[in-house]
Amino acid sequence: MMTSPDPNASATTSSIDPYSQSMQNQNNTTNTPYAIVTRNLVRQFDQKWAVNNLNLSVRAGEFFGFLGPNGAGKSTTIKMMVGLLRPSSGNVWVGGVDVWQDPLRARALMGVLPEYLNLYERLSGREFITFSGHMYGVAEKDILTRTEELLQVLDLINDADKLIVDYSVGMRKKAALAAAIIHRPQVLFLDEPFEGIDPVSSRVIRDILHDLTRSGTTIFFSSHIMEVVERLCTRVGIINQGVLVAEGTLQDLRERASGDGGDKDATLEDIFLNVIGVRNENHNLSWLD
Ligand SMILES: Nc1ncnc2c1ncn2[C@@H]1O[C@H](COP(=O)(O)OP(=O)(O)OP(=O)(O)O)[C@@H](O)[C@H]1O
Repeated sequence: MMTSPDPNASATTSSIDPYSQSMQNQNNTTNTPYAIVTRNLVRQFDQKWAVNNLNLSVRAGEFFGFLGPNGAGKSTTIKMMVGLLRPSSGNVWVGGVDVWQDPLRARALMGVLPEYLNLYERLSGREFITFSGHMYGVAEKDILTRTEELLQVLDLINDADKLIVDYSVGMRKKAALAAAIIHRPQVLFLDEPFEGIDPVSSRVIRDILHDLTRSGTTIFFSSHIMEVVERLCTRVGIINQGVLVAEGTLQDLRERASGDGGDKDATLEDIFLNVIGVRNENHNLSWLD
C-alpha cells in the first residue's frame, strides 16, 4: 500500500508528496499506514461553512465511526473523501492517493455506500451487483460467485431478478452495499448504512463489515445509531457545525468525559450529547399543555 502524508506534520504544509513520506502514529512508535487522511479540508456553501478545516487521520484496518447531529457536515465530508463533491480547499488522501488529483486511482481502492442511493433502477439486483463487479475490474468467475453469495447472505436471492425500481428502501440499501464491496475495497465508506434496515439484515451487515475489517478493509461510516457505533467502532470522531470536536477510542472519550466531571461509565450517547453541548432543556410544546 502507498503511504499518505504525515498527519502529524504541520497542517499548513501545502505541497506534500503523498508517496514518499513515512507514516508514524501519535507516539512515533510504529510505522502505520494511514488509509484516510484529510488536511485542512473545507467546504463552503455560500456563507455556510459545512466543513471547517477538518484534519482527520484514519489508520489502515480501523473501523471508524463518524458522528454528529443533523446538518453537522458528515455527508459533506464523506462526499469530499470519495470524490463526489469538490472541496473548497484542502486535501484528501485515500490509500495514499490524492482523491482530487488522481480520482480514478483513488476510486479503484474504495467502496462507497452514499446517503442517497442513485441506483440503476432498470437493472435487476443481480444485474446491478454484477455490473458493479465489471466496473471494478473483478475477474468474471469471481463476479459470478461473489454476486450469488452476496445475494444469498443479504437475503436478496429470491428478489434477485426483480428490477431495483421495485425494491424497498432496505433492499436497495443491501443491493448498494453488495455493489460497494464486490471488489473487496481497501477502504469502505458508508453513509448511514443502517438507516431503513431491519434487525435481521442489520445483524448480517454488521457481520459482513466485521469480516471485511478482519480481511484488512478500513471502514469509515457515519451513523446516528449510537449503540451500533459503540458496538462496532475501534475509533470515533464527532463533528459539530463543520468542526471536529472529539476524536478517539471510546475509552479515550470516556476518560475525557470523566476528566470533565462526567461519568467514567458514560455511554457513547452521553458522551455525544455532552460533546455537542446539549443540555437538559425543556422540550415541551406549549400548545400540548
Ligand atoms: N448542496 C448543498 N447546498 C447548500 N448547503 C448544503 C448542501 N449540502 C449540504 N449543505 C449544508 O451543509 C451542512 C452540512 O450538511 P450535511 O448533509 O453534510 O450534514 P450531515 O451531518 O450529513 O447531516 P444529517 O445527519 O442530517 O444527514 C448543512 O447545513 C446543509 O444544509
